[in-house]
Amino acid sequence: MQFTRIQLDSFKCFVDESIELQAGVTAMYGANGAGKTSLLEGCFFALYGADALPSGKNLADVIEKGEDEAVVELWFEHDGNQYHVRRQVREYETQTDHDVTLTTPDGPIEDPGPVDDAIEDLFRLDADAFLNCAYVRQGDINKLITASPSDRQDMIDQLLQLGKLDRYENRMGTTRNGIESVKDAKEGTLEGVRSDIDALEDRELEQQLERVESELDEIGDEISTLNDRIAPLEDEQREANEELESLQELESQINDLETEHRQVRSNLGEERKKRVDLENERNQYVTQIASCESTAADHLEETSVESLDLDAVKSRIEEIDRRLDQIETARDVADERVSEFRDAAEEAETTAGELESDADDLEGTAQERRQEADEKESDLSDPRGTLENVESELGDIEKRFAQSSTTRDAVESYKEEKIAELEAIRGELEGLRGKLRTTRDSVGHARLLLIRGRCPECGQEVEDAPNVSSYEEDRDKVRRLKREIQDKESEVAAKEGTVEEARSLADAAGRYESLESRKEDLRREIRGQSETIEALREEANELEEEATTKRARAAYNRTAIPHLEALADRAARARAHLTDEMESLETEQRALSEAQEVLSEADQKHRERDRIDERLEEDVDPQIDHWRNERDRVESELEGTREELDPGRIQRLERRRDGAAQWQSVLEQRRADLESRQGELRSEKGGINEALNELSRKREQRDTLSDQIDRLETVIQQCEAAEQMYRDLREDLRTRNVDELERLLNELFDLLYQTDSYAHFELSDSYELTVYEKSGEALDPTDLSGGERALFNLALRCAIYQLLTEGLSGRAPLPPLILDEPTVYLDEQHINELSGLITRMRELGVDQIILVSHQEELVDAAGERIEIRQDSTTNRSHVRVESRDLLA
Ligand SMILES: Nc1ncnc2c1ncn2[C@@H]1O[C@H](COP(=O)(O)OP(=O)(O)OP(=O)(O)O)[C@@H](O)[C@H]1O
Ligand SMILES: [Zn+2]
Repeated sequence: MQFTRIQLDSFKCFVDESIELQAGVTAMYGANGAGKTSLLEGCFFALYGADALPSGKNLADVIEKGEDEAVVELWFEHDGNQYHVRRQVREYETQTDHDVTLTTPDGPIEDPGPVDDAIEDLFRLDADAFLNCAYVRQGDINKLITASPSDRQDMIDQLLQLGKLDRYENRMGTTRNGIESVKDAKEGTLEGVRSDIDALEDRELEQQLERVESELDEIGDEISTLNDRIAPLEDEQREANEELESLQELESQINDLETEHRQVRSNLGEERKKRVDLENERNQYVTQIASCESTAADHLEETSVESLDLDAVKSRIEEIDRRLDQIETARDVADERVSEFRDAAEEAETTAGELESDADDLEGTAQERRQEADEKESDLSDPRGTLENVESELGDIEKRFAQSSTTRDAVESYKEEKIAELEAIRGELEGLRGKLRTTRDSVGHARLLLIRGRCPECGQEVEDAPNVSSYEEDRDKVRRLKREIQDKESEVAAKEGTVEEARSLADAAGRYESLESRKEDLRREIRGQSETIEALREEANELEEEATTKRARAAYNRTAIPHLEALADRAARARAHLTDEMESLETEQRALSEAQEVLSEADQKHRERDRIDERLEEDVDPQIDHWRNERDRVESELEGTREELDPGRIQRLERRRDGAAQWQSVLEQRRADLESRQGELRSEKGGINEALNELSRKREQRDTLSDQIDRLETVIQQCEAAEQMYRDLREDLRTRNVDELERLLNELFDLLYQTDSYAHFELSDSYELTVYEKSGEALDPTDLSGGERALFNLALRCAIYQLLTEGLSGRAPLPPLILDEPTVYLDEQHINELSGLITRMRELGVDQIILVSHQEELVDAAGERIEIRQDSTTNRSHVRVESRDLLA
């Protein structure tokens, strides 16, 4: 058997590590606190869960600090099969969950209970046994030696499966004890049943039953005789009672009638009294009516109503109301008219005054307007003079133009034309003067030449003077030109006079224009002023007309005033008449109201009187008749009933009935006594029958119990035999194991410890260990040195392993041997010997040995080395695997 791989997630100091594990020897090394022990604990925890925890630790402690879930997975191989166990621990606020799955070739197994059982079966070891045999925890090396012999016996027995026999024996013993206590209980019950049976038999139940039954027969006979005698007595009493009842009925009838008689008479009296009261009341009303009517007649005397008729009075009152309304309206109208006429007269007066003063104002204004017009008229004489001057100057200018050869409109172009003509003539004059100068020059030159004899043309000496003829021609020309110039100069003078005239005409045309507009202005001004004067005069006329109208209206108003005053007086007189009529009507109406009041009262009383009459006729008198008849009827009935009732007969009947009753009660008393005795006897008989049944039940129970006790006894004997068998078998096996173990132990110790002074070990039947020195002295193993103890312990485990391999029943599994720092107490030499022991274990067939050590020799010798290191910053551990093969 070997572990092949372990995976740790958030388990203690491991965050997430997966380690492949090989067969052979694996050494783990690393600094203190690196996590070596934790790794081994991981393997152990994967297998045994909660049972693997040291005492005082709980599931949550395996979870990496700061996490809430840890998962450990272990893969292992056994008998050529692969197994995988996965444990998961999760911490919640208040609880810790634990899940586990074991995967086997036969399928998965879930949940801690079933998985733990399966692991125990596979390894044939529970957690304790695993610790005692396969896993030597740090510091646990001496466990087997320091244990007490009986503990050691238990440990070893368990390892060698002897514990099972012990358990079977105990189980059998428990069973036997149980059966024995059942048997004891049954025996106790049986004893009780037996004594009950004895007591019941002592009571002679059959004889008692016979006696009770004969007495019951006698009593039954006597009771039936009594019943025969009681029946006729009951009949007699019933008959008497019936008759008495009918007589009592009569008596009560008489009582009822007497009561009724009294009641009827009292009712009659009441009705009669009612009648008297009503008549009194009626008389009062009659008197009151008469008095009311006489008062009304007095009031009516002052009015126009003649009868004592309420309706006539009412209608006259209404008539007066209507007339008063009319008068009221008429008086208001009259009032209105009086004040209207008076107001009108006053108004006429005022209006007349106002009109007259208005007329005065208007006449004054008219006067003012006329003055204003006259002033404006005299102002007009200046502009009129100016206008005349302007008009005569205009006439002069028109005359000038009429005599000229142009018009006022054409004068400007006429002037321009004349100036142009003058310029042209002047030009011609200049031309003539130029020609004259030229001609004179050539004449002068020719004369010089002629004087010098030279040709005036070419300057050459002239003989025959070819050009002398042109000289003459030019002298003619000068004379002609002089004449022409003179003519032209006189023409220019004439033209200059014409131009002067044209210019003066043009100026006159300008002046005419401005005079024309001046004339228009003056005319407009004179026309405007004249219109104003006209308007003022017209206004004065109108004002005077209006004043005249106003004066006429004032006069009219003044004549209306006396008429209006007369009308007002007439209206005032009409109103006074209306007031008189109103007052007399009001007096009459007051008298009528008084009369109406007393007449209504009289009417009311009439109705009261009629009501009383009605009551008497319809209610009281018929009642009186009724009660009188009732009284007569009751009296005659009473007389009849009294005759019917006979007092002697009642007494006789009562005596007969009481006698029968007395005799009946005597007989019934006797019967009751008998019946109570009968009851007693019946219950006594019931009791006896019950006891007889009980007796037969108890006898059956007694038989069943003794049968059961016999059978239990047999079973107890079988149990004892089985217990003995297990005991013998265990002793036998232990003796054989102890001998074998002792032999193996000595053999191994010799191998490990040859050089020392110890002779051999002795292992007693009760697993007491003794060490013998060579000198023959005996020693307790606890007296050995620390190193010696460690080696001895390993030797003992080794021996047990060997015994297991040799096997008692087939091939036992050899779990990996796990040693956590086994070298603590060993010196150099003994460490070598430990190596030898390890080699031997391998030879024995232990597939896998995992050890933790700081010892280089041991680590170097291992086939597989695992370094465990702690990360100093996170405090978490990491694993590094080196194979010796790789190192080599
Ligand atoms: N639940 C946990 N979470 C985190 N760290 C833990 C937890 N439990 C223990 N540790 C830490 O794990 C570390 C390893 O302890 P372990 O006993 O495995 O070391 P070791 O290598 O066997 O040391 P030594 O050589 O001294 O025996 C310790 O430092 C411890 O504080
Ligand atoms: Zn450790």
